[in-house]
Amino acid sequence: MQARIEKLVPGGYGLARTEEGAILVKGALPGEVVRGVPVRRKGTLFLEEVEILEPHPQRYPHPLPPSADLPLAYEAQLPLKEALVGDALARIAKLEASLLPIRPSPRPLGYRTAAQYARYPLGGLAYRLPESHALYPLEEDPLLAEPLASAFALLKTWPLPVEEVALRGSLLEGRVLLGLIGGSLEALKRPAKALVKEGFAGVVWAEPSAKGRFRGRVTPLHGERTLLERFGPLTATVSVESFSQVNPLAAGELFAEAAGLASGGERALELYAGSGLLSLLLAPRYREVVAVEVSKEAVRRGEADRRRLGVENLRFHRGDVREALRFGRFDLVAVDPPRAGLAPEVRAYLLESRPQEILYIACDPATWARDVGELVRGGYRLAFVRPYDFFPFTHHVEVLSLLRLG
Ligand SMILES: C[S@@+](CC[C@H](N)C(=O)[O-])C[C@H]1O[C@@H](n2cnc3c(N)ncnc32)[C@H](O)[C@@H]1O
Repeated sequence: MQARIEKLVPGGYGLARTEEGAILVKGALPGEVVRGVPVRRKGTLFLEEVEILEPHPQRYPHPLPPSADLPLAYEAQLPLKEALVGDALARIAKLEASLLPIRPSPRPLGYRTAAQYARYPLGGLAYRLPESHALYPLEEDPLLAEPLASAFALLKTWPLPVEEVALRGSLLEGRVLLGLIGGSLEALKRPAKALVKEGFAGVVWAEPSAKGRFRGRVTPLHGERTLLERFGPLTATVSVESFSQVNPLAAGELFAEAAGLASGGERALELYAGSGLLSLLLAPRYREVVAVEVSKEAVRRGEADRRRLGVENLRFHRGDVREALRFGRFDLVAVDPPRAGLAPEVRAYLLESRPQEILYIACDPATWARDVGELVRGGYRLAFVRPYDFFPFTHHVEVLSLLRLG
């Protein structure tokens, strides 16, 4: 089958219309003519074994890892990402609000400070393809920031008996933490020591987990557990085993703008807070700030940052966001949920307790638009929307938004 791509749609697919209906083509760019084999999965038509007959004139000509599903000159990526956010708002929330221009990533390549790779059985590192879990060997990863790119080059040649390696680096310190996943803990103690000698700041071990990385307990092997990183106006600790934003330069800009949007007042609540970076920035504007996060490690880091920065009016609550509903009313509630968007109980809590302002940071425009639609129907006004690019060369786009009552 042959088709011309009409537009980019969520998930990093190019959409084409054919006689058999709409078809999705992973990594194909608007305007391109492609040929491949149509395959129907769960009622949706996909084109596979794709050959590009007419490439986009600005298609990126150099090798990228398979996760880079938007291989296009950087300036041409940005309007496509804005359109993903605008489309979600119109199609799902049924809102015609105008967006502020997307804020580009300060670095289009060499921006990632965290990554995870599989060991390739024939040696080297590999990308695990989603769905098939097949391994795609990588010579290098141009999305990695220094010092991670050097760590990648070193690990590629290091014969480690593990299933996966995870990296977390700091631009501020110029150092990298390493997570070894799988293999035998005992057998990895000596290599861990040698890797710290080679320049890694610290090494931890974890058992592999079908659900993703570091779901289980982490065992420190050698060296340090955390590094200090700069996120805009703040410095914060990062570790290899719990979530921190992977593009700290872009995230720092977003957090600074987000805090500037808050009007200030008595009480602020941050749900899905991670280590509470936004809460630390909101603290000077409110008498009391509460940050709720389920990850023990993220709360431990946040508490350490709070003490180090001398912020007295921020309290962490380690637990599920649904427990926060009993904390009462706040002037501002900030949320930054995972891709699934807000838990239904959180949406119900917001509509019932009616904070004056809701700062909503999102990594999935579709679930964000669903939640925003419901909040607007419940009496909120979408006062501010700006897309941010945290992940150049991929379809991912972050959204900073503010909803106000009335
Ligand atoms: C997208 S991250 C945002 C973290 C933080 N705002 C940041 O930028 O570093 C989402 C966070 O929500 C947390 N989380 C997910 N589900 C949760 C739940 N049900 N209750 C509390 N926290 C949750 C995750 O552990 C993760 O730290």
